[in-house]
This record gives sequence, C-alpha cells and structure tokens, in this order.
Amino acid sequence: MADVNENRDPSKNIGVLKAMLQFLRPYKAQVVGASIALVFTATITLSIGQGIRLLVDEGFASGTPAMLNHALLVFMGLVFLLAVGTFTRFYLVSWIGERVSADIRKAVFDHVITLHPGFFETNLSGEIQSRITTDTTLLQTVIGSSVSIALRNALMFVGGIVWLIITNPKLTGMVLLSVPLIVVPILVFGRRVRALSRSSQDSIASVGSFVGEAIKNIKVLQAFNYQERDKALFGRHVEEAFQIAIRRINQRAWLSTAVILLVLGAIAAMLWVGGHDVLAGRISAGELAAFVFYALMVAASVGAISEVYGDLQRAAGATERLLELLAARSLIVPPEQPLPLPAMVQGELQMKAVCFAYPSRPDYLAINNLTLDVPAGSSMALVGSSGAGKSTLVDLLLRFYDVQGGSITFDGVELRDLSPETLRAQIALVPQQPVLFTGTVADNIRYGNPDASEAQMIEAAKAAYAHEFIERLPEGYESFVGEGGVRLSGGQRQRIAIARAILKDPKLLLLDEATSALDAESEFQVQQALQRLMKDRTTIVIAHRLATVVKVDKIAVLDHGQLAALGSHGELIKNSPLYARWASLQFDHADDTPTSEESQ
Ligand SMILES: Nc1ncnc2c1ncn2[C@@H]1O[C@H](COP(=O)(O)OP(=O)(O)OP(=O)(O)O)[C@@H](O)[C@H]1O
Repeated sequence: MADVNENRDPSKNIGVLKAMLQFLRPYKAQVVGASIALVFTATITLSIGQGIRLLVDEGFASGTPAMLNHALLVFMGLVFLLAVGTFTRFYLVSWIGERVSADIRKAVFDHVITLHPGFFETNLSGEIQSRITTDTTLLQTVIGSSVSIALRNALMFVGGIVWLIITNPKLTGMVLLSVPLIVVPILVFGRRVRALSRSSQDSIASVGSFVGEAIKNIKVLQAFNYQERDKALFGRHVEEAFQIAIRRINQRAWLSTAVILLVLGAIAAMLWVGGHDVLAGRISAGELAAFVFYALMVAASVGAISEVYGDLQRAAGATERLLELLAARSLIVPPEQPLPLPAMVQGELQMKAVCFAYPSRPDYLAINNLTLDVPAGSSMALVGSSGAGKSTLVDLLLRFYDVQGGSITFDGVELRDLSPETLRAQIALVPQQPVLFTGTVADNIRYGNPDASEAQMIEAAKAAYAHEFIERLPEGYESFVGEGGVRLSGGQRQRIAIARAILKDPKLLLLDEATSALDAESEFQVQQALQRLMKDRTTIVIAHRLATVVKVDKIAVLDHGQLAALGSHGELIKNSPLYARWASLQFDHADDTPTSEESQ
C-alpha cells in the first residue's frame, strides 16, 4: 500500500475527513459494532496489566499452586476475550473501509461521467483516474485501519496513564517525563526512514520506466547502436537506487538501535527505581510488573498515533480531491420540466443566428451568427478549412455545449428545453476516428442499442457491409477487437461504427468523415455503407470527400464560424470562390479545379 499512499499530497486540515461521514451513514450497524469491539478490546488490553499483577502477586508470591491456577485462568480468560474482540473489530473495520471506498468509487465515477465534456479539457483523464483509484484506496486504508488504530491507541494512552497513576504516582511522573525523551528520537529516525523509502520507491520506478522504454523501442535502440550508452545510463540509475537504499538501511539500523537502547534502558531504569520500591515493601512485585506493562503500552500508543497521523493527513488530501470532483457541476443542465419531442419524430434541424465561444476562449466566436435549416430527411455537408467550426457545430447539435446566442431547434423544440437523453436518443454519431471499446465485435455494434436482438445486430452489420469480414474473424461476432479495436483495420473499424449507428436507427445522423486514406476497396465499402445509413435520415456530414459532397442535398461552407456559402456542389463551384478553392485543394480533381481568378 505504501507506494500508492506516499506520492499523494497530504492536507494540513484533517478536519475534511468529516465529509466522509456521509458515506458511513448507511452502515450505522457496522460502525456501532466496530466501535463496541474497539472499546471492548482496548478495555481488555488494559485489564491484562491487572491480570499480570494478579499472576505475579497471587500466583507466584502467595506460593500456593491453586492461586497460580486461578490467576492463570483469569489471564487466559482475558486473552480469549481479547482474541474474539480483535477478530470482530478487525473484520468490521476492514469491511467498512472496503465498503465505503467502493461506494466512493461508484459515486465519483457516476458523477464524473455526467459532467459536460468541456470539464475534461481542464481536468485530465489521468488525474481523474488516479483520484478514483489511488485516492479511494488511500481512504480505504485510513477508514479500514488507520482511524481504528488511532482511536484504539488514544483509548490505550488515556487508559494506560490512568492505570499508571493508580498503580504508582511517583513512577508515573518519571515515565511521563521520559516518554518524550524516548519517543522523539524514535520518531525522528522513523520519519527519515519513511522519507528515504519514498525516494527509494521513486528511484526504483525510474529504473522500471527506463527498462520499459528501452525494451519497447529495442529496434531503434539497436539500429542507433545505443546499447553501450544505455548500459552506462541504466547502470547510473541502478547505482543511484542502491545509494538511496543504503542510506535508508543506515537510518533503519540506527532506528533499531535507538529503540533497543532507549526502550530497554528506560525499562531498566524503571525496574531499578521500582525494584527498590519492591525491596523496601512500598509496592508489590505484581504492581511493578503491571506498571512496566502500562508504561510500554503508553509509549507504544504514542508511537502508533504518530505513525498513523501521516496517513490521516494524506487521506485528508485525498478527501479534498474527491470532494472537489463530487462538487463539480455539469454546465449542461437538463431543464426542470423537459419538453417532449413530437410523437413522430421527423428530425428537422433549425439553427438561428447561433453564436458560440469556447469557455477557454471567450473572445473568439467559434460559431458566429450562423443560420441554417436542415429539413427532415435531407442531408447537408459541412465544409471549410481547418478550424472553421465544423466539429464545434456538431458538438452543439449533441448539446455538449450550450449556445450563447441564437437558438438551435430539433423538430421545433429548442435543444435546451429537451432533456439531453431525449435529444441524444435521436442522434447517432460516427466520428472521424471510430471509437471501439474493449470487448467483442458484437458488444461494439450493440453499443448502438443494447437491447437489440442477435438478428437485428447481424442485420445492421450486413447493412454496414461488415458482416462478411466479421464472419471471417476467428470467432466471428464474438471476436475480441483488442484495446480500442487495434485488431481491426481502419476500414473495418469504420464499418463497425457505421453498423452501430444503423442499429441505433436515429433520426439525425452526425458524421465526421475519416480523412485518413483507405484503400480503394475499403473506401468503396465504407461509402456504400454510409449511403445506406444516410438514406431517409437527416444527416449532417463533415465532408472530406468528393464522393460525399456530390451526393448530399446541400453543402454549407463555413469560414471562421460563419456561413460563407450554401448550395449544391455544382452551384458552389460556380458561385463560391472559397468553395472552389477548397474543393480544388481537397479533391485535386482536374474537372473541378477552379480558374485562377476564381480562386482568390
Ligand atoms: N475545446 C476547445 N477550446 C477552445 N477552443 C477550441 C476548442 N475546440 C476547438 N476550438 C477552436 O474553435 C475553432 C473551431 O474549431 P473546430 O474544431 O470546430 O474546427 P473544424 O472546422 O472542425 O476543424 P478541423 O477540420 O481541423 O477538425 C478553432 O479556432 C479551434 O481552435
């Protein structure tokens, strides 16, 4: 666990841990049970000192075997109760730790995936991941052990001192004076050992990443004859790790020596002072034994509390980070009373004077006063140079962002008045880089409609011209696609993404054509699949291909977020110099190449 815990920043304010109480609320019974077990075991541990006193005074000193048997019986009884209590405490406390961290993980993930996509531009996925894994693991350790250790030892500390005073006030004064003398040096060495084990872990991690990089890029490494240099570099990393380890071992050795000298020295001093008291008849031998026991317990509890204090601080840091995530609010707010779509959804889109700027660039209008009508069932291509605002417009249609001016309506209903789920249920998105999730081909197609039957799923694959190649895969529809679909070719991935959209059967299709060149055969198949998909649906396509722009009903030419021209391919080639130039660059088509006057 240490390696996970060490690299997260602690917080000074361990009070934030209180916020985690809300996650404990459902498990009141377990918390009460664990608390009872905790107090019970602490009490038993404390009374073991009295057991020792009995054993010595009545068992040995009385000289009668019967008394010894009796004293031992009491002692064993206490030990048995302690064992049962410890089992219960350990089980319940660990259970609560695991349960609560599982709940927090779910709560954070459930919340995070509802946040607006813009949130993830400023919050990197790696950071969110580590909050859900590392920070919750940290909390699990703390709730599942550190808090219990701290409470138990606090009880032992207070109880131990009370018993010490009862047993012998004079010796107690001595112990209280000497506790800091013993504990402080041990803490100092302990802290140094911990700091060094952290840098030890860091240096081992850098050794690991060095090996990883070298092996991953072994061909480049060998092609550049870099072996000798890498051997030297690696050697340096390993030696550094060794030096740090030696420093740690050195401090550790001192720590053990200090513990033995100081703790046993203090016990010797206590035995000496106490022994004289016993000899003089001021206290019994049993009282002295019990006293040494309590003194050790008090010292150990101080040590344990200071050990877990660091954990508590780190857990407070983790809590702050998790609360921050839980407190993040989505900017895409579903309306209180969402309007329904008409019973027969047509798929008509109207954009009126739409203005939009990204939150990170508020003074630049990525979409500027854009007015466009897309009649139900028609197709429109968006074209324009890079950065013209095509993807932004598609994001607005999916309501990943809200427009700042003007309005977008779907079948006459303003997007803001619809619940995002209702809107997105009518839309299918086929992105430029088809996104496949780890799983089987069937899982990936079913992403479009998890309730679809086997037959419907295969039907969709056929319509997407994907059935044949899927059948040829080793396990057909049950073949794994690998992480992100690495086991499939680009064209195959696209056809699966298209099958997914076909299975969803949306009213509005948003298509971002792939720019990467496919071979002629795949290109042909993907085009065929797309034609089927676009039939009878409202389609907005970010077009990069001549084959697409010549087939759509209308082409909207965007320039710096504004509508520069609207018309068919033939019309635009004649009337829009911007389009003509764009087309000539894009398609490199002799027939369509504009004359030099046209191309500005
Ligand atoms: N998340 C973002 N935050 C801030 N600005 C952005 C963001 N995404 C895009 N932009 C900016 O908005 C403008 C429009 O970008 P958009 O991605 O819509 O262009 P595009 O026409 O789709 O370009 P391409 O063809 O290269 O994909 C660009 O100036 C871009 O820099």
